[in-house]
Amino acid sequence: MSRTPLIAGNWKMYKTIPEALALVKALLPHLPKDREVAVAPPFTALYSVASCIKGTALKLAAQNVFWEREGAYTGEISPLMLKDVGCEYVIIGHSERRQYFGEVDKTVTKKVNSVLEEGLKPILCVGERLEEREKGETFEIVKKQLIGGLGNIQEIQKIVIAYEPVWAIGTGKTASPAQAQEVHKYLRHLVEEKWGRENSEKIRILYGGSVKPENIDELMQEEDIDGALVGGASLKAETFVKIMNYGVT
Ligand SMILES: O=C(CO)COP(=O)(O)O
Repeated sequence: MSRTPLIAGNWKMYKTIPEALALVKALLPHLPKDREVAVAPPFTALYSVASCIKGTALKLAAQNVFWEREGAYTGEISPLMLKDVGCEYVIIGHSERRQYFGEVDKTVTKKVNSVLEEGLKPILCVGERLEEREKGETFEIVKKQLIGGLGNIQEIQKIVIAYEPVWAIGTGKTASPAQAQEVHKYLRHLVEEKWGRENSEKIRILYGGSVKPENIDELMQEEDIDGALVGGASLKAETFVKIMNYGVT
């Protein structure tokens, strides 16, 4: 079963508009052909980046969303607005949102559903904290986040899963390819149990957590790793170009 790899850059709370434009312009000449590449700029740069990448293969993602379509929700951004600005993907349930902004599986489900209703594709993040891994709870935690976050959705084929062990985010500590593969395989098995074999073979599971040009090749060799969600190394064209062209450059 071949799954088109997806390499996505999560810029987090970095980049002014001129900086965002400079970065995407530097990426565009180097886009690989046989894989998908997406960037998730901050909300303030979405429109400018969307205009700049129009007609190219580079995809646009958002880093968060609210679940209502419109209404009196001061400070929030809806799936309708993300679609309007040109997003295809939306990152949901990132560990930083869980840690600092009270994101829980219940709100993740609402976001996943409303994003699907708008025709956008959720990138659902799951991952255990260090103390949870040390207590041997990794599988239990990711199961709770995956099944709890997806609820009873029908459109499983539109979902991308990102396994991001919290202890590997921004720390320079990457999960070893074997550690990541073990969890990815388990996540695929959970999808098979609930949504069937065919869906489990098609669903893409990205790895995130200190992905760099130096470790992307070995991570991508694992059977159940279908791409990467890249933080720090997606902020510089030089490193992100190398990552998206893994195995080539
Ligand atoms: O959180 C991440 C991507 O969503 C990973 O961040 P780093 O690549 O900086 O560890």
